[in-house]
Amino acid sequence: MTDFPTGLLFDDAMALLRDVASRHRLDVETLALSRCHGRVLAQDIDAPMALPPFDNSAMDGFAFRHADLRGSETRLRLAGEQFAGLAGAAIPAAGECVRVTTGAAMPAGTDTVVIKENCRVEATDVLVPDTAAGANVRSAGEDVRPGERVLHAGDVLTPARVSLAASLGIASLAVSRRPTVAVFTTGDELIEPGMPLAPGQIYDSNRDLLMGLLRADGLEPTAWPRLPDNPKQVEIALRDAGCAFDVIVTAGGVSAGEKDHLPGVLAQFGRAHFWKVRMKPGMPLLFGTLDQAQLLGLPGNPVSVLATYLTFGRALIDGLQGRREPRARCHAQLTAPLDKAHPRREFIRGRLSCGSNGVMHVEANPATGSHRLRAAADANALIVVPEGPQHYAAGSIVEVIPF
Ligand SMILES: Nc1nc2c(c(=O)[nH]1)N[C@H]1C(S)=C(S)[C@@H](COP(=O)(O)OP(=O)(O)OC[C@H]3O[C@@H](n4cnc5c(N)ncnc54)[C@H](O)[C@@H]3O)O[C@H]1N2
Ligand code: MOO
Repeated sequence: MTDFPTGLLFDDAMALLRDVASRHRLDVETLALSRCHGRVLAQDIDAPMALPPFDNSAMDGFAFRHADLRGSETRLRLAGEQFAGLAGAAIPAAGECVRVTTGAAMPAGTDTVVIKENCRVEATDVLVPDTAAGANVRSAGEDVRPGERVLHAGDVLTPARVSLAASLGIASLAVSRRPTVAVFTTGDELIEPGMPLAPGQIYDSNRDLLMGLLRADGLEPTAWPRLPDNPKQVEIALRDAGCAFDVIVTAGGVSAGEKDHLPGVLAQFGRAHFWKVRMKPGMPLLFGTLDQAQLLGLPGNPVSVLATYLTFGRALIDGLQGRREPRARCHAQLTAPLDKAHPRREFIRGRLSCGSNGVMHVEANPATGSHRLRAAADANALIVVPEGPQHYAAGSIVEVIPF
């Protein structure tokens, strides 16, 4: 069963997973802009036009030729109005000005705008104060030049990026399909919340943890019925899902117990890429391919689910969609000393906060057991402690993964 790597360093396992994901990139679909939010862009976008498209006023006021100004106040004749949405409504001669609103195209020949609050209007004249040449004018192309590359394949479509595409008149974008995800929890001991517990049983908390994490990442996961510790039933359900989903995420049944059937089922009916990573929690993590699906077998302890999803789960989902932009890496100062003696990379629950001095602080939760879900509920970040023994003094800077 073990003709695949096992006991990998975190970075080596991550590289393997990213490589598999890059070889199973999801297909591309073209969607109306309103459906592109949060998707990964699958094309480069070169601007088909300039932004702003034309010189226009940044303020409500009066547009004029700067060369017409004389000293601290100049009397200009009001030649007409030019409001946003129109062009060529008024063509002023020398010594004239035009009333403009914000966004109005600059009337022909004008180059400067003064805000209306600083002017005095006397009948058909406007008394204009001394104003810097070019004031309050937004020039064509100052934000985007035509042909300039503004978005790249692999970018995540944030609201601002979708909005930028809209401002360029682009109505649809080629994006990666979102992976379909099947979620399985496994274990004879698991009971649905709300049902009575018999001795030895516990409530299934991993299902909601995983569904919530996946939904927070913009996916629409499908929760399959909970699996008993029965190898045949595990096999049938997983092989079924392997034909129908892009990703299978399971929780439990991947370590060394007599009832841990997942590694065997994957090795027999699919292909295991690795099993067991030198991380804490999450050590028995399993990754492989089963039919058309990539299967991530997360260890059953709830905090192991959290740590392995936030690292490997996200990397898999990002990789399948061709996301190139790395997730933001955060760092914070430890509020207290932190020691680690074991050789694995550790993910410690912590409380992240931003001080009034602008410095991020993180307080490690002393509860390290991977069953201690309460400590995860009290936390909002995982502190990443690298491989090998580590001693951090209070104030040391550590990497954190907010969640
Ligand atoms: N002899 C060994 N024993 C264990 C090893 C090992 O290497 N050798 N690894 C330990 C580590 S580390 C972890 S983590 C766990 C992972 O075990 P499994 O992935 O096989 O998970 P289970 O045994 O099924 O469950 C572990 C633990 O989590 C509870 N659990 C499982 N599913 C849920 C759920 N949906 N909701 C709430 N709680 C769940 C389960 O009852 C167990 O207590 O193995 C160690 N053992
Ligand atoms: O690796 Mo286990 O996930 O420490 O508890």
